[in-house]
Amino acid sequence: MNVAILGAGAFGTALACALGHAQLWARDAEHAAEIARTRRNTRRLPGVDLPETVTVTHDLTTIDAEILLLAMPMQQMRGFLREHADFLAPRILVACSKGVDMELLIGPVGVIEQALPGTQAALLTGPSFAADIARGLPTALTIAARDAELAETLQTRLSTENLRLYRNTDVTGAELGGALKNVIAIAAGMVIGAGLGESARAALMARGYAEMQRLALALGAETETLAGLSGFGDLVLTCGSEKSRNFRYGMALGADADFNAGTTVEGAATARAVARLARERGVDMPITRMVAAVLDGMLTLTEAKGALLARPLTLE
Ligand SMILES: NC(=O)C1=CN([C@@H]2O[C@H](COP(=O)(O)OP(=O)(O)OC[C@H]3O[C@@H](n4cnc5c(N)ncnc54)[C@H](O)[C@@H]3O)[C@@H](O)[C@H]2O)C=CC1
Ligand SMILES: O=C(CO)COP(=O)(O)O
Repeated sequence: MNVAILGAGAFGTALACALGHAQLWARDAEHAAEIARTRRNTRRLPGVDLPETVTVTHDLTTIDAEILLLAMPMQQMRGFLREHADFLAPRILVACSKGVDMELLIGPVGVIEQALPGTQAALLTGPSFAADIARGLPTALTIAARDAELAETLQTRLSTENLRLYRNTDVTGAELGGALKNVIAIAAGMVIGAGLGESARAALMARGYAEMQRLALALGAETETLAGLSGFGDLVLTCGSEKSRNFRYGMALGADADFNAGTTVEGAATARAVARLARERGVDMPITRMVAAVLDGMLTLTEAKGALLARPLTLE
């Protein structure tokens, strides 16, 4: 089965490099032409050459693929699916986004299922920086689909020598792990940026993981999934590295420094969406709530820190 990647950002470009034989679609015609001419995506993934076997296009009608990887920011996905419904619906759609839709309060596979009922949908998620994947460094990811056969088909088709996929049918767990870790990564970045120390970051990661599990359980996910690549694995990567945009964004907020507004920071929208979702479901998620409150200017970082530390002492 042929594969095309829709979305020529950092991650879409990296996946095209890893897969080798693939079509890469960019929504901006000028950007597509630039990548095709230079064989580089300087705007989003500098320093990486595209293999000759990757073709670049801006024209969806030239795409000849049964499997489409959707590699765009989470909040753009609903509109994209609506705009190109006729083209997308008959194919297998693999969401590569991490987040929760701000209006529907569901993850990327849920958004596909709602927009295009009956379409085969899956999620590719887990710990991976685009730059690492593009350079062929060893990476392990989760491919999640409710249909076990589809998960297995995609696992076989999309795994490569250096990109190892594990399959899972717990789509909700995989969606939540990838979305929620970004919120905790912003908080971890704030802690480091504000000089609160690495012990505080470790505490925040562990308590953040506890609230990730609480929400996941309340929404019917399996705790094993949260303990895997898409949850714990990605939490460790994103909270521990300045390569992460979510972590760097948090650091800038913590240090009161500037941050490039054009950067994709999925955890910002997700924090707001999840704070609402948790309230509606009666799930206690104090760190996520504090991140949302700081981002919305309702609390200062110092006030958020004080509120977290002043919570009643409790069992772990
Ligand atoms: N960069 C990374 O290391 C990784 C990113 N991801 C996920 O991949 C998703 C995309 O992130 P990146 O590629 O890094 O972002 P990016 O900021 O590098 O690129 C986003 C791309 O999406 C395109 N886009 C925006 N709105 C669109 C729309 N309405 N229709 C079509 N295309 C649209 C933009 O033109 C841009 O090319 C995010 O959900 C992110 O969490 C997942 C794993 C690793
Ligand atoms: O999802 C990622 C790593 O798995 C990329 O993280 P950032 O979006 O924070 O850069």
